[in-house]
Amino acid sequence: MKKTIRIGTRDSELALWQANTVKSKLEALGYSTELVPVKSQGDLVLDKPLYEMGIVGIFTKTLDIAMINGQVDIVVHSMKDVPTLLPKGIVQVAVLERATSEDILVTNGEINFEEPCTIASGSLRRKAQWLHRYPNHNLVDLRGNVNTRLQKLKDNQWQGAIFAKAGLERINVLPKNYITLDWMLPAPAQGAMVIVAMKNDEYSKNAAAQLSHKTSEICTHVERQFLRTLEGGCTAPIGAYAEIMEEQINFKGCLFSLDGKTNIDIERTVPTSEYEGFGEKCASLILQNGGDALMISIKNEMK
Ligand SMILES: NCc1[nH]cc(CCC(=O)O)c1CC(=O)O
Repeated sequence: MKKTIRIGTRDSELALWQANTVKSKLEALGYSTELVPVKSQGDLVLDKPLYEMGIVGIFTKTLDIAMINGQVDIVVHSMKDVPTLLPKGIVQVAVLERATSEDILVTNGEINFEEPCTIASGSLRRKAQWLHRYPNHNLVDLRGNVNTRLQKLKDNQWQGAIFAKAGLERINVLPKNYITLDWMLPAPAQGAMVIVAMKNDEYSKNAAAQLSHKTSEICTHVERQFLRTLEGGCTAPIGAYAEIMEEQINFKGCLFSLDGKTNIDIERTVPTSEYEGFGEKCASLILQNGGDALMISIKNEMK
């Protein structure tokens, strides 16, 4: 008998779009599927910055538990929200073809960046990079799903708020008034969707593996290995982007202090065949180059 693959998803519009995309792709391959929406803690608590809640994987944890409990067979995540170490028994099965990884500033009218501006973001990485470039600007916290954040931007006197372009495009709410932040390094795996399953569930793994996009898988692997090596379980302002061109993999990574004043950058290229261990190598170079001390001071500031 044909098994129905139950797809676990958060119930935000973006998460549902992503889960539905996987659903259609699996059905096109002849599989029977069903969506199972699950509320996540990250969506329920909206008044605290994420890093204050002290948990990594706040968006993914509830879904992982639902899968471990046997309520769903696979889960679709925004890959950048997934902790670099997966819970025991859960494995990464496929990275779908990545969309744009760019960050954008959605603006509230004309901006003069030379003037003091108020910019909204809930992300340490975005705040630090912004303050590095515009030290006289004021950064305010912004939380919530994409629609909530867009509404808050309209309701406030801020000059703009920072978003992942892919998220706005997916649910068709990319406004006309935005600026692409081509100087900002994205979060590791930004713009990519990942499917996870239970290690022993051969049927679901075999189905989902067919949606894998090799180039996206390699690039996100390098970025996440860089993140894992640097952070050691602590959240910090870390950006990373890997790209494959002409059988070479080009990597850019950065680590910033929380106030954006100090930063360590790296850029390296190797043949794509040498991608394994490349992310770790780039992180080690950052650590040796002052990153070790910077990570310690970030950890102390976050306490
Ligand atoms: N942290 C929330 C989150 N997780 C994934 C996306 C967008 C889609 C993606 O980057 O894959 C967003 C919204 C944002 O950062 O603006």
